[in-house]
Amino acid sequence: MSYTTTLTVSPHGAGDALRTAAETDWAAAVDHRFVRELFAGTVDEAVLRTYVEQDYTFFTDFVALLGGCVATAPKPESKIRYATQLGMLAADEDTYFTRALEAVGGENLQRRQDAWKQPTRDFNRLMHDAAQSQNYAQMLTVLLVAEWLYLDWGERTDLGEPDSWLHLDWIDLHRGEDFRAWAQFLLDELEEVWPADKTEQDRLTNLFCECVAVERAFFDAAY
Ligand SMILES: Cc1ncc(CO)c(N)n1
Repeated sequence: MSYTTTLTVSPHGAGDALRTAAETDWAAAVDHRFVRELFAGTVDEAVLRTYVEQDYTFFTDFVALLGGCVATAPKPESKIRYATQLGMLAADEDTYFTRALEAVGGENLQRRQDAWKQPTRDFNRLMHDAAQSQNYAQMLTVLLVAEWLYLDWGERTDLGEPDSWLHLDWIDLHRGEDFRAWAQFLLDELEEVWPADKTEQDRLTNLFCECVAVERAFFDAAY
């Protein structure tokens, strides 16, 4: 294991292999200029506007994907876990987006696909395909990237703390005990349903790496 994370990763499990396979893009995303400027409180307003506008379109796909997990998770307690997270997202995260869009003079682009940047389109497709697949391991693979990667930058303690709520609240949504427990749940869940079939393992590993590359590109696209 040659990476840092605040999650508990089984040394020879699927999560460890996935993370290792994606490490170059993962590390670049976690140390992206956007992340460093977010902690410094210095993200240019136009950059933050683009980021929040694009991310809000992604948010709806994300909610739909969690709905797919409610439908397909094998264990009843897992379905409830997703439902709890959906409630949190509908409250705290949607509120952040509403306030942030207003503060930066951003637009709700959810119905304006023409304004979506390429990584936004790519994410939309990845999430939509996963939700349509009815394949729980595929949904988890996409979700795990989104949450684990965000946790890894959110939990950075070496970059200071911003004063502005616009910066700080976005960080706070992606760190701390609750968000860490959520990402840990996704990782543990994927370990449990990880397929035995090598071809299927390879397919999910490629999907994981593709999602990580899109995460990195998503940050790039804000500039
Ligand atoms: C692009 C992107 N990836 C991950 C997250 C975390 O859910 C987010 N809000 N946006």
